[in-house]
Amino acid sequence: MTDTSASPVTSGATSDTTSDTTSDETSAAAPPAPLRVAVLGAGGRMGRQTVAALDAADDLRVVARLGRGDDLAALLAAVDRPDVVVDFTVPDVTLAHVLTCVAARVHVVVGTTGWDDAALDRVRAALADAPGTGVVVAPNFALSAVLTMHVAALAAPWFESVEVVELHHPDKLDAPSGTARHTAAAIAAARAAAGVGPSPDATVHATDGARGADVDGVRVHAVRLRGLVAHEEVLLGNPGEQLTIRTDTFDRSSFMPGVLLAVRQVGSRPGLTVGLEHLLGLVP
Ligand SMILES: NC(=O)c1ccc[n+]([C@@H]2O[C@H](COP(=O)([O-])OP(=O)(O)OC[C@H]3O[C@@H](n4cnc5c(N)ncnc54)[C@H](O)[C@@H]3O)[C@@H](O)[C@H]2O)c1
Ligand SMILES: O=C(O)C1=N[C@H](C(=O)O)CCC1
Repeated sequence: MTDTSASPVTSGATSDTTSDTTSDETSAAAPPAPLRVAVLGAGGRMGRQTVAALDAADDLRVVARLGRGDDLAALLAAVDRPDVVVDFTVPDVTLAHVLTCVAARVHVVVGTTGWDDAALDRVRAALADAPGTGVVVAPNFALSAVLTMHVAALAAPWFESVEVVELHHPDKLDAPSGTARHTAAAIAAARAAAGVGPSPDATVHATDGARGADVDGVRVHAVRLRGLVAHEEVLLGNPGEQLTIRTDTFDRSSFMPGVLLAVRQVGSRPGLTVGLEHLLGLVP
């Protein structure tokens, strides 16, 4: 895995290199037991990468790798059940996985996309009966993507027009991407808070889909192209000027520091957290 030791994303690691204990005290103290982690969708593109990243971390241990047809409820009922479940599966099943984990009071980190407000509300309702349990749903774990969304929300009230273009590999099941939905929602919230109206658009004749999807009043365009991994552009326009904010994931290793950060933090974040920006301290 890429060495990310200088990255703020990894600063939540449980090892404390700034401790002032003496070397004798350090050698006498037993290291904390590794967090026990189960990965759902372990055979998929993200699941394989996640298992490898967890295996490479001293403070985390993969205790189960589950795929389609494996019994999650049975795993969570076992005495040696995991502390944290990570879900990188498919949009149709991820809500059921999270509800199963919450019912068993096991923390969950979700990277699977396709979430809507109704599904998130069901998780919140389940969590009300499971105090102390944490669920982190992050549409994108890559630092460049999280910062793209954050900067887009900062910039959005200052421009007349804003549209989002997301570009992904053609094996992706959902469109628009979870990242694009989250970006559009953040842009819409920032513009509404600033009293900025919709982007101007005189279109009265359009072929279906030509103007993209309407996500919270923001136009979102989805490209699927062999060779791509995950990319997004936010285009912001004013008379005579344009700001383009772009994130490119060339390799799925880019998601791993964020995944490990969420695995380490989810147990100390009871309730539902949507977006890695909260774990990075970018927003409260
Ligand atoms: N949050 C992020 O940063 C991020 C990054 C990349 C991908 N994703 C999302 O993660 C998800 C997975 O992406 P991928 O590229 O790894 O897909 P993939 O198709 O390679 O992997 C999905 C895996 O889930 C398994 N699966 C399907 N149904 C299952 C079930 N009921 N129980 C257990 N496993 C099951 C499949 O067999 C497969 O191995 C997608 O929703 C994608 O959008 C999120
Ligand atoms: O490869 C995918 O699928 C990705 N999905 C996420 C999304 O929908 O935003 C994140 C980027 C990769």
